[in-house]
Amino acid sequence: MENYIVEMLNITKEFPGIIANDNITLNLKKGEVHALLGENGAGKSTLMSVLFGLYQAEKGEIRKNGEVVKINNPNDANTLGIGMVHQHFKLVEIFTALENIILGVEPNKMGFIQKSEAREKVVELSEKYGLSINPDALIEDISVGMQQRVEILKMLYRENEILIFDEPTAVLTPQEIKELLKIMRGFAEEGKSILFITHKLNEIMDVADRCTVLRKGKYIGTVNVKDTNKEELSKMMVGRDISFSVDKKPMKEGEVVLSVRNVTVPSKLHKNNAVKNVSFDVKAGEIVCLAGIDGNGQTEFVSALTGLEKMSEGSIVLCGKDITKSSIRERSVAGMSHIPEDRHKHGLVLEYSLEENLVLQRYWEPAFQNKGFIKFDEVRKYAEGLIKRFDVRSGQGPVTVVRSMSGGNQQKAIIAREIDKKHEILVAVQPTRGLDVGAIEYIHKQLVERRDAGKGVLLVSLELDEVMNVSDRILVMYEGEIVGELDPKTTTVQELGLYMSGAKRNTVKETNHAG
Ligand SMILES: Nc1ncnc2c1ncn2[C@@H]1O[C@H](COP(=O)(O)OP(=O)(O)OP(=O)(O)O)[C@@H](O)[C@H]1O
Repeated sequence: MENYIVEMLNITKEFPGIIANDNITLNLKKGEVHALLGENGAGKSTLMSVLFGLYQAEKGEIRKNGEVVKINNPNDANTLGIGMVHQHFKLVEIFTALENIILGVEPNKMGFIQKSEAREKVVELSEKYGLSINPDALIEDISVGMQQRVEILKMLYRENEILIFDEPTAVLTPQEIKELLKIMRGFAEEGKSILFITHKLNEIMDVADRCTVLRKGKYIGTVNVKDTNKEELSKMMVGRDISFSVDKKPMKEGEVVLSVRNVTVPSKLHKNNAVKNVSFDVKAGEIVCLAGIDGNGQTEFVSALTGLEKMSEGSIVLCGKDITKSSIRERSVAGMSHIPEDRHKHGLVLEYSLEENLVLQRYWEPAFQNKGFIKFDEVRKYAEGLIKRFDVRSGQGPVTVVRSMSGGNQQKAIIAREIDKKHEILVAVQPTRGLDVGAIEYIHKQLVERRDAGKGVLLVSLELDEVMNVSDRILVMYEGEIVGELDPKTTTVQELGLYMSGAKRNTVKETNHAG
């Protein structure tokens, strides 16, 4: 019989209206990387939260090295050597990296000497595992990748040997992802045991030994990664074949819908401009992709475009109307839909219900209100329609509080709302981040469908596959400038990479600068 370091046996966990984990069994071997795969809302985070003591299962038991254990809270988990890096980090923003790492470990007030010992240990760990950080930097000042390293060091500092990573790569750049996967492999080779949630099948094929698949709260199976492939995994996950390519008819270009001229946006982080003199057009019926490595001005550009931030120079015209100085709502009414990068900050009101979120920018329309009174029946009917069409899964349907929904389903709700609202240009920023392959396939179809319906689509994406498969034209942003215009039909991923890293440039075609 196989010896497992952790056994989760027949775990059942319910939330109001939904069985998030329905009799799930998962066994973890010592020294393996064990991937956990499943559609959005399949129950992966819930299962890991049960192991980490954040939730108590109604049924089932957990064993560590064959012995039944009770994990009532994260402290219990920690005592058993179980650590977790969460989807949304749990760091104290105004503390330094070092303070966050040692927080809670030393119950007594720490003296100077202990603190310097702690620092030494942290520096040692960070060197040993290639997790470079600045121990004295405040969390609020460091990049997401660095924050994640702090979370990992926190687990190592506590000498955890069972490490749970909940979608760690969703927030990283391709380079950071490569490094993280290498580090995870290193942990496993040292005898640590890793549980790894991801939607990216390539990452599973690269790094995992085994993979357990969940679907709608149920256990589907566990496979050896070397005996399987991406197609089989995705079929296990969604119960049907998935197409990895995007079907597109030839483009039918129309009039210019969005015209951006000489836009410059100051940076909040440094004295230089984050966006420098950017000009381009998007026509009806085309998908233009703004590609680039994270942090090259895309976020600031989108903020200026959608009215979240002010630009210092330049102009924006939407369907012939100058919206340079318009408010967010005026832009929305003028025909701009926006799927934002940060869904918690700008996409949703987490304390509101799903149906309220679905009519957020249109509750004043006659369809939903009469003389100032909301027509609740109409809102409900409308929300139910969208939920069905976009397959948004939640515990209690339209009245579910959005905060309780899984990350992927929150994203689907925003997409449903923005696509269904009247628009001429759809600005989609990382629209598939955190989504499962089935949902990605669906979203890509929706973007193409918008284009075929004669709308303009501006896609901002860090995913090279998405950039290459979905767009009709690629603009590469590097250090705040557009350094290249590429045709995805005639370019390669390698070439795109050269532009993204600043090693190559071309002159953007004149027509794009015409007024
Ligand atoms: N605290 C909670 N209260 C109510 N329902 C919840 C809560 N946490 C999760 N759920 C529900 O349980 C189900 C499983 O959610 P979970 O977050 O485990 O899914 P997941 O597989 O991690 O999804 P994703 O890939 O989208 O992150 C979802 O339908 C979710 O809405």
